Amino acid sequence: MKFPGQRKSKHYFPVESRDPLTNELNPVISPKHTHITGIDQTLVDIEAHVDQAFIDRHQLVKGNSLLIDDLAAQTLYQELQDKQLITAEFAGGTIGNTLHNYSTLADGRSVMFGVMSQNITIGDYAYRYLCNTSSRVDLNYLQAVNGPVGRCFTLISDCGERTFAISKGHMDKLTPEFIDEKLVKTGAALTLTAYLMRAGDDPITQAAMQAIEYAHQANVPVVLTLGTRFLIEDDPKWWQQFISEHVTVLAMNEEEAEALTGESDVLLACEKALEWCDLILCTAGSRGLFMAGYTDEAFKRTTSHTLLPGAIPEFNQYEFSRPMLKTDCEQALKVYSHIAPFMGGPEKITNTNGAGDGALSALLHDMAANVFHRSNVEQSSKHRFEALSYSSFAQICKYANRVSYEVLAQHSPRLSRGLPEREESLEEAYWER
Ligand SMILES: Nc1ncnc2c1ncn2[C@@H]1O[C@H](COP(=O)(O)OP(=O)(O)O)[C@@H](O)[C@H]1O
Ligand SMILES: Nc1nc2c(ncn2[C@@H]2O[C@H](COP(=O)(O)O)[C@@H](O)[C@H]2O)c(=O)[nH]1
Repeated sequence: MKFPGQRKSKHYFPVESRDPLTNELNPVISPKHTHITGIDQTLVDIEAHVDQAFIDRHQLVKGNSLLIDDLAAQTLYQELQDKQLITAEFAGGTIGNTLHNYSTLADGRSVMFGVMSQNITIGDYAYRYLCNTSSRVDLNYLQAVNGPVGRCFTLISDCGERTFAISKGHMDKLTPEFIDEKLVKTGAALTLTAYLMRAGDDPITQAAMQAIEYAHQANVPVVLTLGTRFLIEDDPKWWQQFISEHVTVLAMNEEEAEALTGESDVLLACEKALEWCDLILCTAGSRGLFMAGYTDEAFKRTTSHTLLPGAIPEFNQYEFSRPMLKTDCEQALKVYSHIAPFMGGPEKITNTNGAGDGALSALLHDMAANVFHRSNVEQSSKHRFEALSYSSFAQICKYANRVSYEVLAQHSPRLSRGLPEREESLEEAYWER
C-alpha cells in the first residue's frame, strides 16, 4: 500500500521501513495486506452536452439522477446519436468510481460486489466497464446476469451542472448470496451509496443490507455516500434513521447535507449529522470541503493553522487530531476542519463529474492505511489509541481536496494514474528540509 497523501514524514511507512532495532525483534517478512469492499450498480456513463430544452423534452430534472424506462432511454439515446451529442463513454457508478480511484491511489485491492453481463461482446457497455476499471479492483465476485449492465446518461449543461438519466438494465439484480461474508468482515471499510436503496423490488437493496450486517458483526466501518439531494429530500427522517442505525462515515455535498439536516450552513449541518454517525466528509464545490468527527479529549491536538470564523467560531481548533469512533472516546469532542480548493481549482473545469467520489476515495485510502499500518506495526505509537484513520482531519482534507482537483482537471470521473510523488507546486526546499 502506498502512503496516503504527500508528506515528507512517512513514519514506518511502507511498513518494511521500520526502525532497524524493532525490525530485528519482530521482522516484517511479508506485510499483511488490506482491502476495502463496496457494492454498486454496474453503470457506464454516456456523456453529452445538452441545453435546457433537451432536459425538459425528456422530462428530466436538472441536477437530479432519475430512473427512466426502456422506451424513454431509447428515445433519449436516439436523439443523442442523431445529433451526435455523445462526447465520451466511461465506466461510472458512484461506488465503482470510488473503488477504482481508491485502488489507483493506494495501489491496493478493493473488491466490488455488483453484476456483470454473462455474454459480453467486444465494444459493448459491459466490455467497456471492464476495460475502464483498474486491475487492482477485484471483479471476481461479480454476479453474472442474463442482460445488459446499466447506462447512465450524464447530461452536462452550459453551467457545468450534471443531470443523470439512468436506464437500469440488470444493474439492480445483485442478490445477497453474492456478498462474500469473509471479504466484508476482513475489509478496512464497506462502501455503499444511497442509490442502492431505490431499487424497488430488485434484490440489490437486500444485498446491501446483508453486507451491512456482516460489517457490523466484525466492527468494519460502513461508509455511505448520499448521491443526490433529490433522493434525500424525499424522506430525510428515513435517512436520518438509516444513518444512525447503520453508518459510520457519511460522505455528501452541501446540498445533500441541507436536504438531510435542514441546515443550510455546512458546519451546522455537519454538527447535526454527527448525532447520527462518527465521521463526515462534506464537499462544497468552489468552497472546497469540510470534515467533521470526534476525537477523545485526551488525544486532541491543536492546529497551527489560522483559526477560522464560522457558525461554530474557531471551528478548526483541533483539526490536527485524528478521527475516532464516538464510542471509543471517553470524553468525545467534536472536531471540524475545512480546506479551500487546491490552487483555487483548475484553470478550466470541463465538468465536475466524480469530484466528490474522488474526495471519498482519498478518505478511504487514509482509513485503509491505518488498518494496514496497525496490522503490521502494532506497537507503533500511532496505535496507542483506536483511531479511524492514519492521518489527522486537516491532513485528510488536504489529500481529499488534491484528489478532487485531479479529477476536475481531467475528463473522466476515474483517475488514469495516482498523484505525483512530489508536488510541483511545493518548492524543492520543502522536500529537502
Ligand atoms: N468550481 C470549483 N472550483 C474549484 N474547486 C471545485 C469546484 N467544484 C468542485 N471543486 C472541488 O471538487 C470537490 C468536490 O466537488 P463537489 O462539486 O462539492 O462534489 P460533488 O460531485 O459530490 O457534488 C470540492 O470539494 C472542491 O475541492
Ligand atoms: N450507483 C449509481 N451511480 C450513479 C447513479 N446516478 C449517477 N451515478 C454516478 O455518479 C457519478 C458522479 O458522481 P459525483 O461524485 O459527481 O456525484 C457518475 O459517474 C454516475 O455514474 C445511480 O443511480 N446509481
